[in-house]
Amino acid sequence: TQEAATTGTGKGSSGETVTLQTYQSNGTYYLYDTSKPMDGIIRTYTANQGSSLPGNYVTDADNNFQSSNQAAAVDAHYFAGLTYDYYYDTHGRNSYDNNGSDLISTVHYGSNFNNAFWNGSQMVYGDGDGSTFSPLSGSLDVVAHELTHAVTDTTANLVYQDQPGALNESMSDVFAVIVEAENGDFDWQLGEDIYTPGTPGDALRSLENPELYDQPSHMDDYYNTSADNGGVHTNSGIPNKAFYYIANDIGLDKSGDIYYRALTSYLTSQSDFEDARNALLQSAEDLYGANSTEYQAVSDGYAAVGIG
Ligand SMILES: O=C(NO)[C@]12CC[C@H](CC1)C2
Ligand SMILES: [Ca+2]
Ligand SMILES: [Zn+2]
Repeated sequence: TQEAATTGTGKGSSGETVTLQTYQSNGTYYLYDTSKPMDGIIRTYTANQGSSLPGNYVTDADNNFQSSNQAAAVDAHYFAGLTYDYYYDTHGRNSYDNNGSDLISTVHYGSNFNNAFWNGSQMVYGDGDGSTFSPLSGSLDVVAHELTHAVTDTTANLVYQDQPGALNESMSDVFAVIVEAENGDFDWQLGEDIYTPGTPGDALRSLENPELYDQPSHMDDYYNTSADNGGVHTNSGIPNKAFYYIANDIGLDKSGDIYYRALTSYLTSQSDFEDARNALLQSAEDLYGANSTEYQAVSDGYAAVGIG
């Protein structure tokens, strides 16, 4: 059979045309990227509104993925590549497990499904119902959020419950902000590109002002609940706000290095917010010294949210 790695184009949900790393086999083009240094590949599928995974490869006849029903797949494929690049170029991490495993994404999962998730092996994106969400792969911060769950699961493996769970969520929001900023799209919001398409300017969460979307930003307002695994998507506002203070103090790059070191070298499955403060302080000391402004920024940021 005749086959080769190819470079194509595609139109994502934003309407912009992007360059895609594709693969051609017997005259059909696949969303199958073999261009990364990892021995794995980036491959994107569609569940065709079903729920079996990974589903079918997304293909095209002329290597120009321009049709509207391909937009969600174009976004998932392209944004997965950007997120891979961030972890490899910035931290030398080869895929989510630092072992070059494939990045597998499936779009068009379920019917009007208002969610996205990492299922332990791959990323899965719903189409949204068109009111609460548009197709959920349409936002780089959401793709980076999901892939960071995979990084967390293969490192600290923070239990998805109560404070460790809120920390798990916060780590995904932290790197979502950083990956967007690295790609020239900096903001403190999560999901602004896919949340409530009919309401411009809002988002799912704000790290600058968690209260905007009913999240606390201080330990005094920690939300005790049994819902949502102990409020992991609510209480993440507290470590998120601490990151906002720290990054405003020392910048996103240094913050990203401190957070990556804490996530991969010090945090463990039961780490709580106090443990996160200590892990981040230790990481800042390792990288910049105990008397550094970076160390002080971590201490101040956590103190400002009532921790430490
Ligand atoms: O925070 C999340 N998952 O833990 C979300 C929920 C809606 C967006 C896609 C996945 C963000
Ligand atoms: Ca954002
Ligand atoms: Zn999450």
